[in-house]
Amino acid sequence: MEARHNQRAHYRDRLLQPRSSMAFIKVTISLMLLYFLSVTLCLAHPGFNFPWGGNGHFGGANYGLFPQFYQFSCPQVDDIVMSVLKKAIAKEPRTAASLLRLHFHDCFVQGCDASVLLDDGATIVSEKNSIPNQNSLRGFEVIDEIKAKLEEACPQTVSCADIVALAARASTVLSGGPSWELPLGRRDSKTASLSGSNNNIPPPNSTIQNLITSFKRQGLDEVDLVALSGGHTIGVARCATFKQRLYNQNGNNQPDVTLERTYYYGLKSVCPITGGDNNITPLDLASPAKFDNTYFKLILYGRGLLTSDEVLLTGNLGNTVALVKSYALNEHLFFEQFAKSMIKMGNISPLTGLNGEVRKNCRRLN
Ligand code: HEM
Ligand SMILES: [Ca+2]
Ligand SMILES: [Ca+2]
Repeated sequence: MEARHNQRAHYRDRLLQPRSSMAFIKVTISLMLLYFLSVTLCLAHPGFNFPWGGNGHFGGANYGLFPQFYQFSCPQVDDIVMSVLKKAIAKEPRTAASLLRLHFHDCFVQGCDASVLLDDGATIVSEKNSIPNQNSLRGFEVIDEIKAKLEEACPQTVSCADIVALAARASTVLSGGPSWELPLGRRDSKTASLSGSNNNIPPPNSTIQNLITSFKRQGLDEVDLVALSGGHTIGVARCATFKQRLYNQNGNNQPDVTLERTYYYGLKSVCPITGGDNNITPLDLASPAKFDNTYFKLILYGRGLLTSDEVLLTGNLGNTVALVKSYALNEHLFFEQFAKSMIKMGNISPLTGLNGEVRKNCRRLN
């Protein structure tokens, strides 16, 4: 900027001297070009939405998202997210798990666009009523609280989709897991997809083939599948989501033979054959509130809770077995890959530029 001002002063001095009209035109055109250049550069500061819209070219593989997006427009964004979550998670540790899962359920339906947060409305059929989400997905009130604080600090600036991504990272960190540089700049959808939610989020009794196919549809590979399944190192599941493993895994009224025996008896005491469908038990029995690699160690012992956890080891397809073993042995490797795969999942079809909007209230359209 300094150099540009000096240059401008130089041109101004020259303009004051008598010149031929040709030279005058040349100088005028140069000045116009300079002016255009400085305006363009200023507009291109992070935090502004580029008026030329679409999936920008910044960051290449990041589809137009970049970590410094709010550097000037809302520098406190991460502090606000962290301070709300610190309190919420101290009060109820499960909140971290619920928010991590919320990001997954958002990104797998129309991309990471906060579609999952929309309530039923005139043009909206909420994803909250889908089979995977109903009576299951949580954390909406905490997102509302973060959004309210952000609207006070930086009105209509931080999208709900970015809040969900930031909350997922903060939840991981506050539970003892890895951190990562998070690309930002997602905008919020004006639509939701109940059918997308029912079809794209794999059910807990999925085969390994189902899991691989469903992740592949989102541009995620087997490495991402295994690493991201490690999200089950925190949080809980309802009996309804794994009960068939206890009483009728293959339609022959027999339990799943891959379940380790004492674990199996323990689960039966939580989940009786009739009723108790909403009773809950940890996905990682050893450390349900700590983000670590015990999830993978437990799978090796036949103590993975969901069929979808178990088949990463016993499904016998691709290299998921080797990955489970390596993450069980090496927590550092798991943390590193989890961070990479979270960035990849967070980049699923974001709305950028002039697409979508920045909602004022995450539950409804502006
Ligand atoms: C691989 C396919 C996946 C399947 C089949 C699956 C399935 C499930 C199910 C059935 C539950 C329990 C829901 C309930 O009881 O109502 C659950 C909970 C959870 N899932 Fe997954 N999940 C998968 C992948 C992921 C991914 C990729 C993440 C995040 C990176 C994740 C994070 C979580 C967390 C943290 C919880 C606990 C939530 C809480 O306690 O509120 N899951 N998952
Ligand atoms: Ca979505
Ligand atoms: Ca754990």
